[in-house]
Amino acid sequence: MTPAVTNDRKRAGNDPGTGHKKQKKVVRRKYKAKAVEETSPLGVLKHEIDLLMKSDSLHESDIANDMPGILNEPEIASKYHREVQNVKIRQLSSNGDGLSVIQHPTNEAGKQIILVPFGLPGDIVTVRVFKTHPLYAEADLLSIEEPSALRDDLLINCRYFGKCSGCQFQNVAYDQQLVFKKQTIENAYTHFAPKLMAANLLPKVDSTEPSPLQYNYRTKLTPHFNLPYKKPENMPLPPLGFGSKGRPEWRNTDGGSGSILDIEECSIGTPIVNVGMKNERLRFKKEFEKYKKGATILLRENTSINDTDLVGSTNESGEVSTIKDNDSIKTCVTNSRQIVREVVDGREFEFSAGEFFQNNNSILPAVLQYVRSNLAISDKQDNYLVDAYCGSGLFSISCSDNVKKVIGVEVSADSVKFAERNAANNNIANVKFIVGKAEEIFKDIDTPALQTSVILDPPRKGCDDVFLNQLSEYNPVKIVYISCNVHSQARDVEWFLNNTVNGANYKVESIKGFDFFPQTHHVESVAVLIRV
Ligand SMILES: C[S@@+](CC[C@H](N)C(=O)[O-])C[C@H]1O[C@@H](n2cnc3c(N)ncnc32)[C@H](O)[C@@H]1O
Repeated sequence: MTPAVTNDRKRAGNDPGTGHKKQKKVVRRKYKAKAVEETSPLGVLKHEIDLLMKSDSLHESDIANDMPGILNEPEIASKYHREVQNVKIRQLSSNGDGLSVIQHPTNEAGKQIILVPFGLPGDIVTVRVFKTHPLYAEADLLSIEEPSALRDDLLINCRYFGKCSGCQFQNVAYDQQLVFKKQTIENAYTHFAPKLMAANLLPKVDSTEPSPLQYNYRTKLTPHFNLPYKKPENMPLPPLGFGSKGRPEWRNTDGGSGSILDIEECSIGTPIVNVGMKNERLRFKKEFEKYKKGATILLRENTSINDTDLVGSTNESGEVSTIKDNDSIKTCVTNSRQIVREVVDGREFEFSAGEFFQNNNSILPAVLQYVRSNLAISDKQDNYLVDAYCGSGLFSISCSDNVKKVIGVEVSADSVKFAERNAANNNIANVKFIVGKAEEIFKDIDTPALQTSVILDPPRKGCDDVFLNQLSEYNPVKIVYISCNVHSQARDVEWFLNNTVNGANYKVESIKGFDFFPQTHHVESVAVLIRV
């Protein structure tokens, strides 16, 4: 008779039939690849890897990494996650990281593609590979054996550079940073507008417009901190600052080594935003006990004309911190619903601190001048302007001179409320704002297409096909497409010209970068399309 199985036996993991100890089943971990959006940094990296493979006559099987082995077999993981010397940085990724091709750790005939943040083309470096993905690996920069001609570490302005994920190029001369950004735009059009490129339908990319301020320009910063799920009692103060970039050793500086660096000053933030950072760090220290979970602190520059009712971050004595700047007073707002004010090109703009507004005030006059000069505005006829994705009305209002009517559309009702108020405050009567999706804008627009220019300034993901089809059916005389993600811009331009009903009637007249974010890899690109 089979003995009855007791619960105790079950708990001990014995086989209920035989009573013998059961073999514990080893579950192999599987690598799960995440879906990647084509024009996101990882999607762009995939293109960059493809190009490297092509140039070195490599196939995927030559560079593939053994993901199941790394996840399940420590001896394989240790072969991958190793120190490598004499690594020559070949080029930059569009994210500003160095890219290199090294010997594969387990496949003698193979190669491995690695990303080395803070490596510059031409550097010979020692790295530690610490994280592996199917077709590339990430490595920390340990030391620079032979510096690239592009490297000048004496230019570094911030003690956290090399550890913080915010800046990539502080050790590169500013003119060269502008060249890198032009190359990013060229590469983006090569990757995402290949048909236009092959058919020679793209103009040469113009030189990148420099930012008048190369440091202390960022009017918004968002330092943050993490807390564990269950905050322990008497927990020491966690770091408050920005995300770190690996665990590099080439920069022998402080700031910690966790996923967030403790940062008390940011060299690209404006002076008042840095005063706000100092105040808010003190407040954080005092009020830390009240926090139950991690949070992000908003620091947004505000410009006031007089010193009554000043709002913003306060110092230890409870007074609002201010900095006098010509005829105005700067404060640093921390409440996302607080109204802030910026002056651009002599016009005043108000918006909620938490809503979108461009982050580098110093370059905006040059951008606006360029956009205005590329709209089809002639004295001989009535001109119209459509500003899709108009936010709080920066382009609509700044480009409204000599235009009969401007129509702005924006999905955020809060931003539209401010756009209307900004038009009124600047005595501009020829603009109308609509709350809605840009995708539906053209059903409400009755201006003559041949006299209408369209400004597009979408979020990073770019425009969708519905919008581009309607834009093409509307058939405006000029389109000025401003983008903080040149990859989605290039994709949209190619799709618009090749796939929409009137796309073939358009020519790309110019493409130019604007350096909204010096010291970082980011570039704003403006493409001008004209109906021919
Ligand atoms: C890059 S911002 C540009 C804002 C404005 N042009 C400026 O310079 O201040 C993009 C704007 O598009 C808005 N937006 C996002 N998706 C939208 C959509 N489908 N239709 C209309 N606006 C949209 C966002 O709310 C944001 O204000």
